[in-house]
Amino acid sequence: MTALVIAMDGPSGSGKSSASRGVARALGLRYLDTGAMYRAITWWMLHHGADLTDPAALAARAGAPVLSIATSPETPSVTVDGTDVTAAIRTAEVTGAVSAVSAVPEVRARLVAEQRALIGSGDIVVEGRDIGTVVAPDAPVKVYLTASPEARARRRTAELSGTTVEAQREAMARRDTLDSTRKADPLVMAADAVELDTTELTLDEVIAEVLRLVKERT
Ligand SMILES: Nc1ncnc2c1ncn2[C@@H]1O[C@H](COP(=O)(O)OP(=O)(O)OP(=O)(O)O)[C@@H](O)[C@H]1O
Ligand SMILES: Nc1ccn([C@H]2C[C@H](O)[C@@H](COP(=O)(O)O)O2)c(=O)n1
Repeated sequence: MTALVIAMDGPSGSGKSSASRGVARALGLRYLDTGAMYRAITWWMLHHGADLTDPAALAARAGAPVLSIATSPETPSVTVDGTDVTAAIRTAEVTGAVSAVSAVPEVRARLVAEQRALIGSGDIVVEGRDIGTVVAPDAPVKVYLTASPEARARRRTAELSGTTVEAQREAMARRDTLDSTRKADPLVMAADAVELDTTELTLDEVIAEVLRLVKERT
């Protein structure tokens, strides 16, 4: 199999990371978490005291952070200006701020260019919000993962401590609204993507279904 790009998009908590890593492992492909790149820029903006309510200020600094991201499905990691922020980008503070930073066109232009360079000649599973529509519109396999708000909130609550299903449902709904209503590259299903509702599926069943699609389309 050569030059394969599998685009995995969908709202927060739909299972993109878990399924993408599983598919990449099963097929011996690389794995790119584009959300981690937006989170890393957001971490840097917070760390440098940028005003997140001022898109022009964020745009002016969009090119400053030096990012490096690993594409191994076994040990995904990301550094900014040489600092490993793999864990730090998962805090509630970063999660609450990332939609504002990722709505800035200059931030997106920079990261989309880097994502395309990382994709290179392919053999990679790429997950995010705009992979099938913007980053890799020619990807031969495009999957749009969904799950009910209740299922997504329950799953996320199970992996975090000190939160509730209700709090997670509200936080996810807020982030989904921001991500799908922004002007630049909003979260939307590509016309040629296959929608996969994972509400009633185990992770293994989701991975098996994506592998079936890959076989069918390549
Ligand atoms: N089919 C599934 N059944 C049960 N739990 C699942 C399933 N898919 C994923 N999960 C769990 O749901 C949680 C969220 O999954 P994951 O992080 O992969 O979602 P995501 O779409 O990448 O989220 P985000 O966009 O917020 O990063 C994880 O704890 C994961 O283990
Ligand atoms: N291709 C992408 C990937 C992510 N984002 C933004 C929007 C998300 O809320 C945020 C964090 O992503 P996650 O780690 O939850 O997958 O990053 C985007 O705009 N485009």
